Amino acid sequence: MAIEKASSPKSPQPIPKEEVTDSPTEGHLDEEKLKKFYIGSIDQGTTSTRFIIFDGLGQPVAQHQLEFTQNYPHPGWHEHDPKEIVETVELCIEQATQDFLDQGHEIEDIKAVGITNQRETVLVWDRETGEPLHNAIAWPDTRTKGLVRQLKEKEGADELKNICGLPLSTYPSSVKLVWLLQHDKAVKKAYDEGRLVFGTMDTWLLYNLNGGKEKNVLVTDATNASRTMFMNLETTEYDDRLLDFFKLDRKKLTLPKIVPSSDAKEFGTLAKGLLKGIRIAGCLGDQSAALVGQQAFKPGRAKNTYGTGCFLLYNVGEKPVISKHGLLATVAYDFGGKRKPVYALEGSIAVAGSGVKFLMDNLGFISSSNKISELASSVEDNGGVVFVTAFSGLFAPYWIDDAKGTIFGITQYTEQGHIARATLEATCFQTKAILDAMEKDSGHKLAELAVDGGMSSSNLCMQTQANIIGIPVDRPAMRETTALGAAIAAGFAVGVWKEFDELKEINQKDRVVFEPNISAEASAKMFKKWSRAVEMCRGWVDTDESNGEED
Ligand SMILES: Nc1ncnc2c1ncn2[C@@H]1O[C@H](COP(=O)(O)OP(=O)(O)O)[C@@H](O)[C@H]1O
Ligand SMILES: O=P(O)(O)OC[C@H](O)CO
Repeated sequence: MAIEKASSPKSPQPIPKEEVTDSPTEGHLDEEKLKKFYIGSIDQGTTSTRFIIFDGLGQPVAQHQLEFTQNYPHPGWHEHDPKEIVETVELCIEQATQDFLDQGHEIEDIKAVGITNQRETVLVWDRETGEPLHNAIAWPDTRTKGLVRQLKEKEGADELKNICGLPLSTYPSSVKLVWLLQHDKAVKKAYDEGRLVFGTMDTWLLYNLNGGKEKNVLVTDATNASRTMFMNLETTEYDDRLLDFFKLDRKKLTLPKIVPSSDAKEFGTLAKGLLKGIRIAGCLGDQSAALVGQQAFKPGRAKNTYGTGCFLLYNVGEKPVISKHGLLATVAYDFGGKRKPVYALEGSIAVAGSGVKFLMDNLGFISSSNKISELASSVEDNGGVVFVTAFSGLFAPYWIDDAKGTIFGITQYTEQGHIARATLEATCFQTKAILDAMEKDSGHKLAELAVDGGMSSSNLCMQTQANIIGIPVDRPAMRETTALGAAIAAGFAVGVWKEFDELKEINQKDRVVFEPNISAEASAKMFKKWSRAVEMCRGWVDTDESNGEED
């Protein structure tokens, strides 16, 4: 993919350091002033990259989005080309910024850029050359199934969750890195020679956007680091007990420095293009960014983002809560300075929009994702079909590694519409199971669920969700909450806002609330059938994709 080298006469100078302090703005900025502040946001998701420029009122004024290649080299494997992803980011920045300029704005009005990204995805590169040593192993990849089984037998395995908040599964970064060290000679050699850099997508992007090995910016924020299994949740620092468990030697492996999610210095500046010299001042894993974008700043607030996967985060405040019911404990956000890190309980669903994409790309049911509601509405109900979309095993709260996608209840009566409906319902049922677990862990019942992400555009899906969980589902008109969250983190670092209260009007207009419209009995009956289907999709005997041997 070619990228135009954009050396514009309008290229800005870096923001002078003295303008950037912990509390640079005195008092509340009025609406007119806020309209003139702009913040760029890079949203590097699992299937697409986008760059959105927001004004100080949280309205997008310019944006560009590009899909990139999904590589599935073997069943259960899922990879991305690290360089292609950087190219999409650079291209999106150039296109959206050009549009911004064409609207008559000045680059100097862009105060900072934030980054948000798919989490857990593992990248490895050579610190001497800056070149990737392997494709990125994407978060839904299940090649580590066999390895996870072995690690679970190891002494200390049960303790990991209490330190880092995550249970052993194919999902976090740790097992993907260990797999690479065991299976890729170049990666192992670089490690033995002390040249190996490990990073999640944020670190890879920050490294490259800052200019690569010359600047050698190697940082991650606490939300991304909390998905690796290498970070102690309480201290937000690497923990040797975790690294020792995975037999990782810090003398041989370069790990990025962990910093707060909102920071005007650590993330560096953009090294080229129209935004050359602009400060990167915010960085959050995408689900954390969505929580910030939805302004779920108070304990007890939650959001559910229906993107490629679906992730429900519930703010638990300044102390992590280790789940006893199949959820993850994670850093929700860390705005640094005098603010303490805030934690969340998380329910992660591996397949949401990717189920819709599967019906489109693999089964040819629809020509574009937004046609799914029409197809699902062509029938009155699911016709007895339940689809457990366990393409990556089943994540929260079940954690069934050996589950496979399974469709139950097919008869001669079954039409495409029934399967389409069952696909949307699968995410809604899993969300219900997560909410039940969250209620047990937190002792608190959610009053309503804030939603966003691509699949939340489906009214049918959101109505179904309200019916299945029995509480209202509240959807904003502007659904780029993930990108907005990263912009907010960056904006705080450079003083566009300084108190969360100043954000409270953002994205509140024209929200749609879906009220439950079926009886609790009808809803419970549907969920019971789903729970049976989950039990029945366990224990698939398969070849172990990591080494081709029988399980
Ligand atoms: N109208 C729609 N109805 C249902 N699913 C949709 C719709 N629009 C997009 N999607 C799904 O949403 C996903 C993209 O959402 P997005 O939030 O952009 O995800 P990501 O950040 O993971 O790339 C795709 O998997 C797509 O299939
Ligand atoms: O690409 P998304 O939006 O489904 O998010 C991916 C998550 O960060 C994976 O943990």
